[in-house]
Amino acid sequence: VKTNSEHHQTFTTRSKLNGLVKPTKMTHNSHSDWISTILVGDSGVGKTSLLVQFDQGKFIPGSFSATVGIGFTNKVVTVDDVKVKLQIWDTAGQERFRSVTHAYYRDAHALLLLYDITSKTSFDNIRAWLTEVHEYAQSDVVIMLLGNKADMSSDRAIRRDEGERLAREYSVPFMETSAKTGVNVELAFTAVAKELKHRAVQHPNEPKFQIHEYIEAQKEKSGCCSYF
Ligand SMILES: Nc1nc2c(ncn2[C@@H]2O[C@H](COP(=O)(O)OP(=O)(O)OP(=O)(O)O)[C@@H](O)[C@H]2O)c(=O)[nH]1
Repeated sequence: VKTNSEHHQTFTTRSKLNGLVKPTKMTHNSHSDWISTILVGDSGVGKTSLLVQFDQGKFIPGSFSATVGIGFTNKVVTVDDVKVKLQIWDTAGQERFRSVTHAYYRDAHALLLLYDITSKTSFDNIRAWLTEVHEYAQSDVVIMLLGNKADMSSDRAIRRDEGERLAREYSVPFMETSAKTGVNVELAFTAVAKELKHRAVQHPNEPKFQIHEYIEAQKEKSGCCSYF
């Protein structure tokens, strides 16, 4: 799996990314061949930071400015020699933007649901997010649970096994990520891209792609989790 950063195009329209806070109005083109992936979760869990880390390989520390409305970044990920075109939507976590973001759930192929491992509230709210997702998204949407800010181990409020247990309860894959160090960020997006690619081009003789197994194998390979 490799991401194609030479050829990826970025159409980030996010006012947040250049320090301005103003609403952005996007046209959602559901007829394109871009695969729609949405980042959701409470305000401040790190959705924008995760996307910036995946897209640009960097973390912008400093003061937190909440996302207003919704914006997207296009990114081409190459999995098994096939280009998967991910259109990644970054939503505002704040309650007042909820009606804007609901409209985008319907066309989502994948959904990354984030909490912050230092915030019990953000973790407790995952159940409410999942209720919303089940209400507004397609029933076959690929869902992944991410415990972000894994680098902040001294402030940890949620143990890794609590995240794992919640994910098991909802039968969704899980990993801890850090938008700051980059740990597991690429893995999260490439696992989703792989799952979507296998769904789109399933050869009859090919064994079914198992996203859970793939993630566990990759985590072990990278030795990612020993220092969380
Ligand atoms: N240490 C650490 N800080 C992080 C991480 N991810 C995000 N942050 C910080 O947490 C704050 C909130 O991050 P954002 O990416 O803006 O959060 P968001 O989920 O997009 O918030 P909304 O736009 O309001 O929904 C910022 O100050 C980030 O620098 C991480 O993995 N580790």
